[in-house]
Amino acid sequence: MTVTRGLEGIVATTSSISSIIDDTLTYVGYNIDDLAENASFEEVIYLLWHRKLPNAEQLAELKKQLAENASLPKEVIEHFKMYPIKEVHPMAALRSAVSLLGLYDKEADAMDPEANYRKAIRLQAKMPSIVAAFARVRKGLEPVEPRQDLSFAANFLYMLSGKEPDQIAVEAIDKALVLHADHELNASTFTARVCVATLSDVYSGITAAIGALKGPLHGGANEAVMKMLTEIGTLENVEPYIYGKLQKKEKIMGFGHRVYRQGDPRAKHLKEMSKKLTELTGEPHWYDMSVKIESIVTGEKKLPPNVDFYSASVYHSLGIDHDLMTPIFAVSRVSGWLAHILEQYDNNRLIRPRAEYTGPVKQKYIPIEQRV
Ligand SMILES: CC(=O)SCCNC(=O)CCNC(=O)[C@H](O)C(C)(C)COP(=O)(O)OP(=O)(O)OC[C@H]1O[C@@H](n2cnc3c(N)ncnc32)[C@H](O)[C@@H]1OP(=O)(O)O
Ligand SMILES: O=C([O-])CC(=O)C(=O)O
Repeated sequence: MTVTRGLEGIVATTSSISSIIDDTLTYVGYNIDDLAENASFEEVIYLLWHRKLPNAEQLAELKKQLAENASLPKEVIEHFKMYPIKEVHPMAALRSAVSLLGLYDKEADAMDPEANYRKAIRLQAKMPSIVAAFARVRKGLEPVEPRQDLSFAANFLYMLSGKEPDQIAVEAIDKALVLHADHELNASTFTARVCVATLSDVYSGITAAIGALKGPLHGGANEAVMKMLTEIGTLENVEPYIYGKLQKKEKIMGFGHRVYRQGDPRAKHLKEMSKKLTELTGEPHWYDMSVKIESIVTGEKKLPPNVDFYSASVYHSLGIDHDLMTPIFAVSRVSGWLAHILEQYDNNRLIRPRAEYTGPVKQKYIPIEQRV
């Protein structure tokens, strides 16, 4: 048996959703740079689910469906109130809430494509409502009901703060959602596909994917980057801190990637946004510190920043609680997970690799009274 640790370079499926070829990322053949500059997140959802950009009527219909499905069952809010809420990470709350949503969906176990598409709409619509409601309930505030007249990005910010957000914030969140929507067979997407390839249901697939995204080697890295920036604190402290970590062979969060070699094409968009937003908030040091970290890590380790590095200072500048950064990633990535789940159902085969056994062999059973 040949073992490929971490399945590096293994091609485990075909997919027509997104591709990474020679460090270029495309969604259904559209370059991410083009989409980041021009597309709204709702257009991207449609693109990932239908493999074509929507016309005006199709887009309006999708927006309507998302708006109409954004409210949460009251049981989900009541459930939050039963948690030891101050100690619960929002990713754990999101994972539990999505699982709970499945209990209140009469179609949860229906497997026909139409029912699965309806569940995709419901899940996509409710993810931002869950994140926003949890963020408010843990502060002792009542959740804010979604509005039907706002875009997906604006509605999310509105549900978080209870105030209509300004245009700059809406544009920034919308672009961040576009940039995070899908990424080929990353760990959380693979997790979702493995789960539903047993013909388990959509809620199980998304719950599993949220669990995989939560880890700091994957989506959890954005929060870890902000923790690092906060610990560093000043521009002068960047050098001793980063060189110290490198000497101890510790990883610098937000750098490196399993697939990209020259760099993550999403990072430059987030870098530009970080510069603009940190200047606007009068806190340019977050951007300046990030740039200095980038120059040291690329110089010393030849590791470019990934999508999580500059997204940290972007979300911070928008006033977002640091532990909500990964949940926002999930609000976007659920669009990709759902596209992959539907694609998996469409042409399913159980995913079941092998392991090379390295444990003891030919052992003889010893009765318990004779064991030491
Ligand atoms: C949305 C996303 O998921 S993007 C990724 C988000 N994750 C992070 O930012 C966490 C930090 N980065 C990492 O841990 C890794 O680069 C990963 C997880 C992204 C990719 O991991 P892998 O492809 O398995 O690479 P692996 O962890 O084996 O690293 C290869 C080498 O580069 C080094 N390296 C990789 N990333 C980093 C880093 N961020 N800082 C310092 N060194 C690093 C490793 O120490 C290792 O060195 P060695 O060969 O001397 O032991
Ligand atoms: O593809 C990966 O391994 C991780 C990543 O960048 C993503 O999921 O966006």
